[in-house]
Amino acid sequence: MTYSPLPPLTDSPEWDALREQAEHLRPRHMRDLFAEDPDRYPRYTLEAAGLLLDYSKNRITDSSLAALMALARSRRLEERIGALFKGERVNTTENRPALHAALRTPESEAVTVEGQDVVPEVHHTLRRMETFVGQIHSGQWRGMNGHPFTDVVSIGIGGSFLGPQMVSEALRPYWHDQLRCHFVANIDGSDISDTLRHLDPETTLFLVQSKSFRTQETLANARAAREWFVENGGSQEQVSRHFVAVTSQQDEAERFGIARDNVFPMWDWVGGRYSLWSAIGLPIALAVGMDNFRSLLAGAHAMDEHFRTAPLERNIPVIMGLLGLWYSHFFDAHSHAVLPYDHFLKSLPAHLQQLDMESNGKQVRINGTPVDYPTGPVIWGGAGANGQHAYHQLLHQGTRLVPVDFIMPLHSHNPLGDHHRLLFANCLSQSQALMRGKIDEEAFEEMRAEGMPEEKARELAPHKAIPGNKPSNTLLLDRVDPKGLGALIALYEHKVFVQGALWDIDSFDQWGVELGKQLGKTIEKRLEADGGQGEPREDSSTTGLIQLFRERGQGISGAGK
Ligand SMILES: O=P(O)(O)OC[C@H]1OC(O)[C@H](O)[C@@H](O)[C@@H]1O
Repeated sequence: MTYSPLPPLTDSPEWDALREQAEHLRPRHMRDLFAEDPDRYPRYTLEAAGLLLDYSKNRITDSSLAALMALARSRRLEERIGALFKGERVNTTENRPALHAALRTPESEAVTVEGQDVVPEVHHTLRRMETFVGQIHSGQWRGMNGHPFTDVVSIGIGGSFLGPQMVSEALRPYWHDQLRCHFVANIDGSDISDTLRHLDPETTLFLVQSKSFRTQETLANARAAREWFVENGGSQEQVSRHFVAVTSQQDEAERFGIARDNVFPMWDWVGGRYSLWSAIGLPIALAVGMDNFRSLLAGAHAMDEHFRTAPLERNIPVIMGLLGLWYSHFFDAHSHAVLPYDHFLKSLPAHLQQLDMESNGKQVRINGTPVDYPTGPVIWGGAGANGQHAYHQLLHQGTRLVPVDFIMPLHSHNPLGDHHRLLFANCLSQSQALMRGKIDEEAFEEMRAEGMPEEKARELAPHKAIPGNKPSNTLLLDRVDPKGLGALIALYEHKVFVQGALWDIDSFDQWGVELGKQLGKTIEKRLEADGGQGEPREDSSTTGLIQLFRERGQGISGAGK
């Protein structure tokens, strides 16, 4: 990309202006901001691609937002967004574009990378997926002994697992009647053993999902699956009916024994954590059908268009990205919670964890110099209302500021009695409680009204007081359907991009995960029964633990005690 270095982030008039804004806002309570401005909700609400963002419960005013926008412009954010969509090499360390948006671009449009339009090959692959999914669903493609498939086991890890697993789970109400989807990721043998235990090899289809086709966990699990298949009556010839791969390394997949025609492509311009829109989404398409998979893409494309064209002030990913930076730099927030109030979205936080933390967990700028500011936050979360009875305590009364995203559909797929109204009330009451809190005096008065003696009420009031002034976004969608979900995931992808652009880091590489893999190879050898030959090269802790495992643990030969 024609990358021209950005000036230092924290040494600029725009940064000084933000610091001033933060000093002004820090002592102010959101209760007062709401009291002063009855239009705060409509003023700080945006709608796009079927999603509504209410960001009024944030510690912001028009002037702090204007200062954030000025910062975004000084970081040439609009130019960076343009570069992403134009297919420039925004992944500078790997010298590649990041073209996940091209995966959801309609066939009538073009995304040209160095003279070549990538959209036709994307749609060619979608059509191949469509044919394959149709053959599996109709029973035209059958397993050994002519039985139609009843189960699909997707084997992959990281981006080749989290996205497809989360989306399949989120779209549970759309699942094909006769097909169940399972996911195996962990190298822990319990994962695949537990999955296969309940399956019949005659009716089980395996998808081996790996962009690199080099990932230890995936290859070990794929080998275990093949062994199980063969040990349970499958022949080598039948492997070609039961094993399909998605990878950018077609030859490697063939070497593994997967028929060439059963290999779906992936491209090096798609990062693993952005790949659920590609053939890596095959488990999703098998679970919910190709029409729904295309709706997922359409929802994401609608968000792409919003992100690409909306002015920064009306741009949902831009606003969410800037708010994250605001809290992490000026309010000392170290983490960010994602709380979907929808049972089927319970794995969304895990997907966003990889998306955000692998993208923006970086310590040097694009030019290789160290950052002198915090970058990506710790992302965590879980399904509401469950968390209310667990970790919300820390959100309300802990000493750390944790900005929250509440995500809530207006309609449930299971409108049981008044469950959905209760769920919605829970969601709103949490964001309201975080915002307004309960001052000492209120806690005291409440206890007095319940008849508690004054002295006891005074004693307990500080324990019951809740400071409030805790920021949150509320994201609403009509229901968790393919289109809305596509838009929601794409929104977070773009939010991560915005923050990476502001911090001037490469959000598309992940060198940090490599060291453990390198060291793992040596350690794994040393854990073998005869692996301790020669001088130990490790630190005493690692050597001691290796020794202990060799003496007391169960090695690869299963010879442990
Ligand atoms: O799809 P694969 O090549 O098997 O990679 C699977 C995963 O492996 C990693 O170590 C990367 O950190 C992830 O970004 C990637 O998604």
